[in-house]
Amino acid sequence: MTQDHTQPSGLHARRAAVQLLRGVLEEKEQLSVLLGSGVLDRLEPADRARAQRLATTTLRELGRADVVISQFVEKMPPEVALNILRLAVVELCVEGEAPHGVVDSAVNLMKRSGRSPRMAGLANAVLRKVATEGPQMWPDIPPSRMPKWLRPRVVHLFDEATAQAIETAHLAGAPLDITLRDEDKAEHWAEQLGAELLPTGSLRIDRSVQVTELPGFAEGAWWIQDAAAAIAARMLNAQKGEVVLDMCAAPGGKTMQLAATGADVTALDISPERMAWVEENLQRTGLTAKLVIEDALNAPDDVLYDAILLDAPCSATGTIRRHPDLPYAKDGTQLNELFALQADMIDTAVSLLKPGGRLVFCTCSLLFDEGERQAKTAMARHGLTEIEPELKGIESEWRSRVGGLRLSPSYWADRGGMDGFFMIALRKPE
Ligand SMILES: C[S@@+](CC[C@H](N)C(=O)[O-])C[C@H]1O[C@@H](n2cnc3c(N)ncnc32)[C@H](O)[C@@H]1O
Repeated sequence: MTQDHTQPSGLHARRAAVQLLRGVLEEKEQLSVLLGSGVLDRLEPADRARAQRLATTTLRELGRADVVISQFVEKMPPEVALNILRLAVVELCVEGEAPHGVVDSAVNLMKRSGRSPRMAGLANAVLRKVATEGPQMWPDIPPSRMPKWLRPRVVHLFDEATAQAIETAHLAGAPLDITLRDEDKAEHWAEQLGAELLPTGSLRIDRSVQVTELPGFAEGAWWIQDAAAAIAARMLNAQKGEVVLDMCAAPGGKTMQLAATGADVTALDISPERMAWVEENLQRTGLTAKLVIEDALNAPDDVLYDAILLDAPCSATGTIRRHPDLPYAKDGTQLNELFALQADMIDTAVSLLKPGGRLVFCTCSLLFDEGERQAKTAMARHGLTEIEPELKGIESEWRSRVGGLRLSPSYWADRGGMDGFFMIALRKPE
């Protein structure tokens, strides 16, 4: 079915954005799942992109939008109406859209949402005030707070000031980071791509680009990978000819880093769909790895490895800058299951290592239970000792008190931040 061109301009995209907001905020679905289920497929490409951008920005700015709305209503309206208002407030205060189009669309969406006519009147009255007063108020409103299931854990791991700095980082979003197949050519590619060469060896592009059009993409000279994520594979220090397992590999950023060292890499992941991305990535970059689709807990044990990278499934709370839906789509109820799975995966990984073999355990999480605690208890269970490989660009503040690195989205604040991670390199006893 194609789009109805008799609709006022922008209405399709706004309606779809509200639908995405409802999916995340009311149905607790992740944006990636909603987008994958084809909710935007009926839209023209430009409207699809606009709907996705509006929903993402509104989720990122939700806390501030609610503060503004609360100034102009006696009582917050029901969720369906509130989401229409939130979107409109973000368009007025962040996107700088012309008020008449935003207000008309919001009133129109209220009428179509089946809410009482009172809500359309409310939208009209509130948004006219927001259009004149909101943009001035906006910069002084603090960023959205992390939700109750997450914030106290982050304060416990760091402190209140860092939790606030992390919230500021969440608001800023994430630049585009690149890992090179050949890191010796970093200066050449930084120049070609107009990118900043980061102290750890990744490249950073802080402007809007069409990734597939950039130099070096087609020939597979690099891939997209957050700068913090890229440190974990460097920590494993894989050597040419070593037998290496990437235990939760998809979509393959770390597999490619390991394969680029000349190691003999096996990439394992439970998901056939996600493993297809690993295959595609390896093909584009001309790198090789043996692919195994299997539960890590049932990984074949006919080979023992020199080194294993375990980038375990986790809450992904370190990636909220990129996934502002995550605090709302998750509620912390699945955490205990994840903690148990991570511990079981570490035990399996240790059993697959040669004596003296190396394990890097990492999670893109802001939770002690998914990082420091897993490392500490695994070291005690298996007699593992920490290895401290030489790494470029590591700052002393990043070192965790239990060993390894504790990376926070608030680090490198002046150059665009990084994903939150815990990572540690460990050695199995001889
Ligand atoms: C954090 S992601 C890995 C990212 C990847 N290492 C990279 O750098 O591109 C975690 C992965 O674990 C996989 N996974 C989840 N449960 C698993 C299991 N029981 N066995 C193997 N893989 C699993 C997921 O499919 C997902 O691809």
